[in-house]
Amino acid sequence: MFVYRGAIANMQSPTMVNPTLLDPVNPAIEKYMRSLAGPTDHPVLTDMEAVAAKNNFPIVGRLVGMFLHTLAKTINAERIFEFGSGYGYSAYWFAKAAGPNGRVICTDGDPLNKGKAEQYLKSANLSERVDFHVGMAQDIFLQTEGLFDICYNDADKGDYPQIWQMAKGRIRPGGLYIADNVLWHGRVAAEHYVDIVPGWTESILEHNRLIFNDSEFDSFINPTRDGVVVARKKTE
Ligand SMILES: C[S@@+](CC[C@H](N)C(=O)[O-])C[C@H]1O[C@@H](n2cnc3c(N)ncnc32)[C@H](O)[C@@H]1O
Repeated sequence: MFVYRGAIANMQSPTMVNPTLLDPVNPAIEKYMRSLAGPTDHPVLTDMEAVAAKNNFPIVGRLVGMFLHTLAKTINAERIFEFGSGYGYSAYWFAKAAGPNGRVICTDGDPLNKGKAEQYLKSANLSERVDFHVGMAQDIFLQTEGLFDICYNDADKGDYPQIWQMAKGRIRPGGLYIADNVLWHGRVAAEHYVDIVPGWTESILEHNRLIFNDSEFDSFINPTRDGVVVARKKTE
């Protein structure tokens, strides 16, 4: 049974600020990048972003969303598995990229998220491209057959090494493993840090080490927002 505490993990209230935490990218630079993103505006996106801000729910946000969309388009991804879909914000970007024949398999442990995601994605005319399953993402993954163009990991951070290990063998050559929050608000590079859930930083560190030491993948971390790792399965 997973315990999701990602919303707390992203909180930066004065009492919780960890003085050693780092913004991976200077906030002024991110603000500039965001100022370029106007053409991607859609009422459904702005609604989802407003709900995330109000409830402190950790969606990937506009810049990472655009990045996911670009990556999926670049490799003509049509079959995508999401570990930890929340209420469908990242799925919006993948579904948009996957095209009318694409399928995004979403998973989340919270049944309320399924209903919300389905409503949002319907309003964006994307619901036909999405299958949303409620339960432990790892279990649903094992029950789902075949290879994927993209496996995307945004689940509880303690699950990261396990999810990488399960997903890497199910990505087609030339396909991508993508995971969010791999810089964990700078904790991965801090000598001293206060973690939100004990062990999550160590788990992310192990996850990142495993990926970069895997000779079957070419990998890179885009430091936007909280760090997104992209690992491409080699074709030869
Ligand atoms: C960071 S949020 C996902 C946000 C989403 N990717 C987005 O950007 O819109 C993580 C979500 O994953 C779910 N979750 C965490 N670990 C999970 C697991 N092992 N299996 C299923 N759901 C999980 C939580 O309920 C939460 O809604």
